[in-house]
Amino acid sequence: MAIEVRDVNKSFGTTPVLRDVSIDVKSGSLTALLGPSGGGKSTLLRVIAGLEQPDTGTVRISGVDATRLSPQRRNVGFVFQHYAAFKHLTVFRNVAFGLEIRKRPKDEIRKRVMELLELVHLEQMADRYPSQLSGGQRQRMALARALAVEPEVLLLDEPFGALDAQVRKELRTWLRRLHDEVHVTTVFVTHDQEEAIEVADTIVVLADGEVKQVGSPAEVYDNPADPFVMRFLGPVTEIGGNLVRPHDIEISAGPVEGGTAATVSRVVRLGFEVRVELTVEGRDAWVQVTRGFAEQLALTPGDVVNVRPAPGARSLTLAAV
Ligand SMILES: Nc1ncnc2c1ncn2[C@@H]1O[C@H](COP(=O)(O)OP(=O)(O)OP(=O)(O)O)[C@@H](O)[C@H]1O
Repeated sequence: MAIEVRDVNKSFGTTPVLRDVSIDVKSGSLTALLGPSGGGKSTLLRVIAGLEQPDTGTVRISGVDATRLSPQRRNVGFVFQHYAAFKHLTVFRNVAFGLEIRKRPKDEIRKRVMELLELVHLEQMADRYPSQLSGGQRQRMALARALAVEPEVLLLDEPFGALDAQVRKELRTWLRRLHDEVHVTTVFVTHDQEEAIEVADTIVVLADGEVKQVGSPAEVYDNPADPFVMRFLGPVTEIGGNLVRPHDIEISAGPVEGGTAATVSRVVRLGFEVRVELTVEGRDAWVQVTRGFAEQLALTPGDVVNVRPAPGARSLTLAAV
């Protein structure tokens, strides 16, 4: 296990921010800390990095109790959202910085920095200054800099948070590939469930300072521990007191076993997908179908249809209020 967090509690003043948090991060894994704003993700990352001290509990890194070690002695690299590059240094020197202060031989530094710049596809940019890079390029430079000192663990706090949607998407794919190449144990913070699902191999869902669930993207999406996790991980709708994924519901024109009558209120075409809004037992719900299916049934507002969970659909029963 690369990182073992045990029973960590942390309060700021009288406000508890982390409550009995325990997580195991496997060596070589790519783990996302996912959750809503204020849930404690950054604080947990900072506790792992050694930038915050837990009130109680322990952090072990590569088997060593790191709880009282300074960040410098933990062999972790980190990148934060508003990454502060050295503006007066070139890209090359920014990446070389950690190696220079460790007084590594010049030849070794040159070789390592050029390898890293190639890895992050910035080899052409070595002599530029940070102000001459795009936001995405700056983030890649930050990652190269964090990797330069060969950390055992890489910690990324919303690494692509400040970038536009398109660049974010490109960098996600790139981070996944980079991780597949270098295998450094990586933990990144995100509040974006799509980002976590696409990039991570393990997701830790954190909310209200508590770990709500840990699992692979498929596990947390398909078998959410509770309605909160189910809602946070993807779209949901409520039918007959059950929380269901809108693509897990079948619509049929005639009566079907286990079906409930529903009235179509609106049909919204979103490219390939169609969102069918309905009223079921007096409550609003929606179902996601393909365009072909919607056309086949010629769904029109006012139609009375039948809905039921598709075979194998996951649902959570909501407690009656
Ligand atoms: N240094 C601090 N002093 C006081 N309160 C803090 C401090 N750092 C964080 N908090 C509070 O702790 C709570 C958790 O913050 P944290 O940044 O860990 O959450 P988060 O899940 O990373 O949220 P976000 O996605 O918004 O960054 C918040 O209520 C925040 O206001």
